[in-house]
Amino acid sequence: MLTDAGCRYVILGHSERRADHAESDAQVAAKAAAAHKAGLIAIICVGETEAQRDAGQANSVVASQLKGSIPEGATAANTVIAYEPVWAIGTGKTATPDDVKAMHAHIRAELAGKTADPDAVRVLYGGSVKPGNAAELMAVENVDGALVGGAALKADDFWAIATSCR
Ligand SMILES: O=C[C@H](O)COP(=O)(O)O
Repeated sequence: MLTDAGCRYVILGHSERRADHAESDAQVAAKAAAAHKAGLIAIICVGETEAQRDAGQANSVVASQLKGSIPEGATAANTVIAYEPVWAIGTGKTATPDDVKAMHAHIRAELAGKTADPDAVRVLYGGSVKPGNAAELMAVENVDGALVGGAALKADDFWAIATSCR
């Protein structure tokens, strides 16, 4: 149905699905496999809560989510990863460029063995991306794009983000 409507990408494992609907890593992986089978590109979201970051568990949480959520047969062509720290989504709080750099390097390393071509997988950052921080975040190593929520509701803001990513 989605492909009939012209859809090419689906977002899976968003923190709201994981937190509010108890969606497990295994369910995310099953949905991603179904998306691949239907010819869709799966954007698989991962990210730690504030409590997990404060407890020093951010890397292990994200590694575990990647391990459980990426299905067999994932490639750079059919899978995109979105790192969305839960505490930054819709809150106005944004991870620092240094934090994003460290986490995206961690994700890149963790993709080895989980996808056919880990260095080519696009890894997006999401969480309060705005016109004022987009360029700085998109310049971070291993950041291949943004997953924009609230700012996408304002055409001028979204356009400013899009143009700052070029
Ligand atoms: O669904 C959207 C993303 O989670 C990011 O949302 P945000 O840009 O409003 O923080």
